[in-house]
Amino acid sequence: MQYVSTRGGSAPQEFSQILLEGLAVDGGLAMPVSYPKVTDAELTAWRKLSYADLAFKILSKFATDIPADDLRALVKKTYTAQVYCNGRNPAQANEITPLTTLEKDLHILELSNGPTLAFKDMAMQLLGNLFEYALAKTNSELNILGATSGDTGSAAEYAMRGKRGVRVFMLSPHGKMSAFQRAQMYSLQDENIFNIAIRGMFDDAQDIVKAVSNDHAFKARQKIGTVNSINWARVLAQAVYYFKGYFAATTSNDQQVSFTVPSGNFGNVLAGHIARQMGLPIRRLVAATNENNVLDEFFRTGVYRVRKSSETYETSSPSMDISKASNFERFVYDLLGQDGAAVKALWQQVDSQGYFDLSQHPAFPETASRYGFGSGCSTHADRLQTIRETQAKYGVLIDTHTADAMKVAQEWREPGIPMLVLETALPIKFAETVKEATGQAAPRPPAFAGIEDLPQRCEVMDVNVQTVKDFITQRTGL
Ligand SMILES: Cc1ncc(COP(=O)(O)O)c(C=O)c1O
Ligand SMILES: N[C@@H](CCOP(=O)(O)O)C(=O)O
Repeated sequence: MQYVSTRGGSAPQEFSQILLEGLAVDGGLAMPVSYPKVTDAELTAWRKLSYADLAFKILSKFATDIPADDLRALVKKTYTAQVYCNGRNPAQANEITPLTTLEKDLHILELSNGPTLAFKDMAMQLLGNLFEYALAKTNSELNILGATSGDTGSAAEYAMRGKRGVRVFMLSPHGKMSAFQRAQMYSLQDENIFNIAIRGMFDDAQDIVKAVSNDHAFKARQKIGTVNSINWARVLAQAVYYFKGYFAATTSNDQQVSFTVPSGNFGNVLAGHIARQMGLPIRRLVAATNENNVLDEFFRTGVYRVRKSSETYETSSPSMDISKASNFERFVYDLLGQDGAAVKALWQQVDSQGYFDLSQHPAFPETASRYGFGSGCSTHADRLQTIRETQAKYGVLIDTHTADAMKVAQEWREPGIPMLVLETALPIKFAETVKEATGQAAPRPPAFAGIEDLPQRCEVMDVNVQTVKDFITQRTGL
């Protein structure tokens, strides 16, 4: 499989190249030249597979330049019950992403049983193993520059701890993550992990990552790579659990299901789009936002209007306090018939005037009719009520992001169509709001006892690309 850029300005590349590269040379994002289709017979055979075997089947359609035996070994090493048993369902750990049924046709797909208690572990653990494999082949090193609103950072750092040839430079918004998220990241003392808290929002951090990646000379000299969902391998690995969830909720391939996905950077729901494009019988993909409702606004109106950091709310689902959704560019690329020039022009418009408007474009109605997208948004009051109700009615405690999705899912349920709500984090990560909602402390996995009391290590910086570049240069010596 070959990959091109959403902005039409890069030569086709192999999977192993885009894995280590991050942003494409023209500032766009890597996309496969086409989506491999899954046959009905394959779907039937895949129903019985373990998570690791299913991941192998899906990934091998995209990572065609990695020898099959090597890829199989990498996924088997990644998707084990030992790695994905940290959460609340150890008895179901073999399933990796168990499905919890709340009532007929309403389910939660558990994605947060990995080492850092958020869905990011699903892809990040694989990325850690893929990086190690690719770097060993070329005997080279990689300096990962990432941006996090709280969960990508810890997932990446836990996945890359002690990996030979890998350093992690992780930018986070100073003072805007939960106490638990901060402790997970900043308490790591590993020599290859560098936490940088910037005086800004997640979008500022992501802008710095993109600016550094667009300085091609610096990127090459410092061997910069990415672990954010701008890296295609991240979203591809996330597509696997849509298949797993579909198989768990259905008994035959004639059935359809819908998914509601808490959305910020649009990576998770884009993974559902990939699965749907491959032929998984998904009826709707519903993007649920918090008060930062850029994506909901687009799906309702056709206007994609990014917000400045000063206009981005700090909410109680802080990992979704995002107003520039990186992966949305990938969906627009598909919506506009893989027209890289058109995508480039739209993102130039975003840079110059802060928005683009597809409301009159003939493709806009296809967001729903052809691609199945829907959307909705949720507020702090909605979150509190949803957390309370979900616990009272079903005895299940959910985190604030999953609550955003649960609230929106109720608006999109249809008779006879299972609705799968994607659980993206465990409640302990956002314990303050969960307590506000229920009056109770969220359960804490024993491995995280007292984590907030450990010594923390982190550099605080202004939003400044050069300062970040200087910091990296000093630490790498390259
Ligand atoms: C807990 C949690 N839920 C939801 C999201 C949104 O996912 P995405 O950015 O892939 O849309 C994130 C981070 O992005 C997150 O950390
Ligand atoms: N919510 C994310 C933001 C970054 O998203 P990514 O999927 O692009 O890595 C986080 O927790 O950091």
